[in-house]
Amino acid sequence: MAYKHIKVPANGEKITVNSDFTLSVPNCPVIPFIEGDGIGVDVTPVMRKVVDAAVAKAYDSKKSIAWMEVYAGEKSVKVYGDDTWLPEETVEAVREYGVSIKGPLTTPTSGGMRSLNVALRQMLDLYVCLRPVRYFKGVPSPVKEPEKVDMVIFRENTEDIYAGVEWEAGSPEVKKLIEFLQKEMGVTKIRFPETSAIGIKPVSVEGSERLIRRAIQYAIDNNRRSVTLVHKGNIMKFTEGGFKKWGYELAKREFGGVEIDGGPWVKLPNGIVIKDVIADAFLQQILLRPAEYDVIATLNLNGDYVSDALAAEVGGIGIAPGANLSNDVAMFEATHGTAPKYAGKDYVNPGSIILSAEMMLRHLGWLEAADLIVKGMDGAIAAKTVTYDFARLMEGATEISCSAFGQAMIDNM
Ligand SMILES: NC(=O)C1=CN([C@@H]2O[C@H](COP(=O)(O)OP(=O)(O)OC[C@H]3O[C@@H](n4cnc5c(N)ncnc54)[C@H](OP(=O)(O)O)[C@@H]3O)[C@@H](O)[C@H]2O)C=CC1
Ligand SMILES: O=C(O)CCC(=O)C(=O)O
Ligand SMILES: [Mg+2]
Repeated sequence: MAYKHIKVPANGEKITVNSDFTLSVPNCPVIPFIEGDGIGVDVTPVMRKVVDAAVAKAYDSKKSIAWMEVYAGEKSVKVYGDDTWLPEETVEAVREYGVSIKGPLTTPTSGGMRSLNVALRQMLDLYVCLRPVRYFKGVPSPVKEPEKVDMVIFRENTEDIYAGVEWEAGSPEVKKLIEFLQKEMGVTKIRFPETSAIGIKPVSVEGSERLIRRAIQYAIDNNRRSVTLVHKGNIMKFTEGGFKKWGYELAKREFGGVEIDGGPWVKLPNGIVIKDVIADAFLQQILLRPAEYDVIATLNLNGDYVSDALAAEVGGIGIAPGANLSNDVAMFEATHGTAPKYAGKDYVNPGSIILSAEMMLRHLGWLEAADLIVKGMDGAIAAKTVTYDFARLMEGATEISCSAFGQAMIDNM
């Protein structure tokens, strides 16, 4: 496809996805990146520098990444004009090149504009939001034993109330819908029908199963101990309750699980336990008994809350990485947002997008470069040369800038 504003690097080659979804990765793959709004201008260039250094060192400069900038958010409006927040060619390039990385994008809380982050996940059907949460030695934490937190979150990424099916209070549409619910569906429980906004929560068998299947497969492939289905099925019987029910059924049907003591918990032939917990109880248990949880499979909204809460236990969202995955497209992404008050100040922690890039390197099979990034992070933290978020919680730390932290990582590779 001929692009209008995207410049394809001449030195790079495309990654190909094989029929079994494995990747053929050339020595100089083209990787599209979205810089991101707010602190995207700070963290994304630092991420590129750190990744380039790790790749050059790991492979003696025989491999490199051909970065290709694609646009979304405020920068896209500048480049494309016409109020173009998410150009079609960005979505196309992310699809075509298979593996990409993005900084955070702003979503105004009110007003008509919906999240570009959510839009990208939905348009590309990136149905898994994968967010591993683990402790780096020396990172300041508000809990006593942060090393006990070692969880991998599989958050459903395309359904739930994030589908954006909702109507504003007072609109003719909401009036019509409420009338339909009352007259045709016998609904009597809308407390204030005249002034209610209404949101719809679609949760499907297919959507739940494909997410839970990936979580269970991950647990098997990575020798994990358990998969916990986190839901609020006691209140939302058919949506969140469905997620739980379909999860157990899938574990039995596709993975040979058998019920433990009459269920509902299930054990797989290799000993992995499939269990469930109600979301509010989960949020207190991850503080009190984090070692009991391992791989987590959950719906979209729960997963959003849970990922920030767990990130805080191991040092905050400044270092929490993530990936959005379909079967053939992978878009890596920082967990935090645009933190506008810090934008352009070379101040925040670039760790989240750098560790997202570390996941990306593993996805490419470039394990040596990924290991160097972890080594660099470990070294910079051990030397207590850290950004403000860690420095304010660490005794004897030297506070350094976003770019200096990237350099400290490189120096420690
Ligand atoms: N995937 C995405 O692109 C996401 C986008 N967003 C969007 O971002 C915007 C701002 O959202 P908001 O709710 O303020 O959440 P943010 O994650 O942007 O910021 C909340 C707080 O988290 C801390 N923080 C965030 N990033 C870093 C970092 N790199 N290093 C250190 N600390 C960090 C800061 O804490 P402190 O004040 O204590 O220093 C910051 O004030 C919204 O428009 C939202 O929709 C939000 C989440 C994800
Ligand atoms: O898209 C947004 O603005 C927020 C998304 C978010 O919080 C997340 O994906 O963790
Ligand atoms: Mg979030």
